[in-house]
Amino acid sequence: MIPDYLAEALGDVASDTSGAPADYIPELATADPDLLGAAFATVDGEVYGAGDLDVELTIQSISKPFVYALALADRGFDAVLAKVGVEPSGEAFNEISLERGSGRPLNPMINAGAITTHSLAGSQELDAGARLERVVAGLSAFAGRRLEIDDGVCASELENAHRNLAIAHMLRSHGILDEDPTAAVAGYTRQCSLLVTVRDLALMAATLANRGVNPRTGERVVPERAVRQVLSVMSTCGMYDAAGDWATQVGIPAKSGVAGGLIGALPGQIGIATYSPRLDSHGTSVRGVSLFERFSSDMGMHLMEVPPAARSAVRSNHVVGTGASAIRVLQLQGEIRFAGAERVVREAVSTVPAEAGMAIDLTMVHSLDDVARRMLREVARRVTLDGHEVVVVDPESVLPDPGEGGGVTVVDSLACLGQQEGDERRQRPR
Ligand SMILES: NC(=O)CC[C@H](N)C(=O)O
Repeated sequence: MIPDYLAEALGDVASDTSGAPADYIPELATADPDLLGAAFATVDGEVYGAGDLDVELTIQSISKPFVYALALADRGFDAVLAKVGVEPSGEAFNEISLERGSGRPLNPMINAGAITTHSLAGSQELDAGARLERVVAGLSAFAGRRLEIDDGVCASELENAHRNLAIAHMLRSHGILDEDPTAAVAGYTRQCSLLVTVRDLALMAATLANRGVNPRTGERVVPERAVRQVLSVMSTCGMYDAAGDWATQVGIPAKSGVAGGLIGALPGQIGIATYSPRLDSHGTSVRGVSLFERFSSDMGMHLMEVPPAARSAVRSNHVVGTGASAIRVLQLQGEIRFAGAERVVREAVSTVPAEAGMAIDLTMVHSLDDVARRMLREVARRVTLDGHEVVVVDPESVLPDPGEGGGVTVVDSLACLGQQEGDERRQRPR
């Protein structure tokens, strides 16, 4: 079903031959311009694809968000932010521009920032060779297989790297780089020359969507906090001077590369990758952009368009039993975050139960985030303070220690409540 959909989408864009492969890196101009592929990788590691899935292309700028993640993981946020900002530049990827005063590159997605983040990968003592190995090993962990450098593309770019060298020399003059600019550009160019397939790219994106854990290998590649930073920067700066258009039309954090690759990471859902070498004036794959626009609208993937989280949190609010043994049961469901928990607070606290007891049934809740946990504990505390008995039905322990030490009973199932009078509720030590 999904591969059929992907094949159909590829068929629809195949006739668009506008744009041209990058030629400022001569070797890239030799790519077959008709290559076309697309893949989805889910956060549990399933990969669906169609078209040219296993053709290798150089990763180019798609390496930037991943190396930024490695630098954050290896050096910490302060050290990285001191040298590279997070503001969209609204300029081309290879613009020779640095922040006025500090000399910091505006963000890690433009070349100035990416040359700098390359220099920040690994620990500070590493020499250029060991640092490159850290980058190759790190990107390989994102992909779930060992990636190799395309020496031909790398040499071809290095012979023509005047612009990146100019950028690196400027970085050196501002003290942002504290090494030989030529070595930094050489390392960065090798990083850009790593060979990947559309399948690899989808899995790399899925690792970001999966909070930094590769869904296939199970390896935690970078900490969650780094992933949040990377996805934020991708969504504001990933598409350079087309970032605004992309954010409104597609709404998926993304990154393009001049070899024709394009990735998007939809947090918690999937990684998407496409490949088609003809580029538009921003250096982004023409058919890749069309495919992402289509995926986003066909599958409701725009991040600013999400279903209401609160409405479904309370599945039912009803009374079981009669008279003195009547209990109000709040049956909750799904994944509860702030807005859902707020709905629960309103149902539980503002409609103070007339019944002596209240049960909060979490049987159908599969996750509570931190704030939702705190809010539910507060609900239990207040209802207890109001003189009601509170029972939490929580077979999967989604809400550890709901009474924070006292006053709340935890049971495994609602059926246990029936035996309340006999006082045989199963209490589990928590
Ligand atoms: N946008 C890109 O993919 C650019 C990467 C390329 N290696 C460069 O530095 O020019």
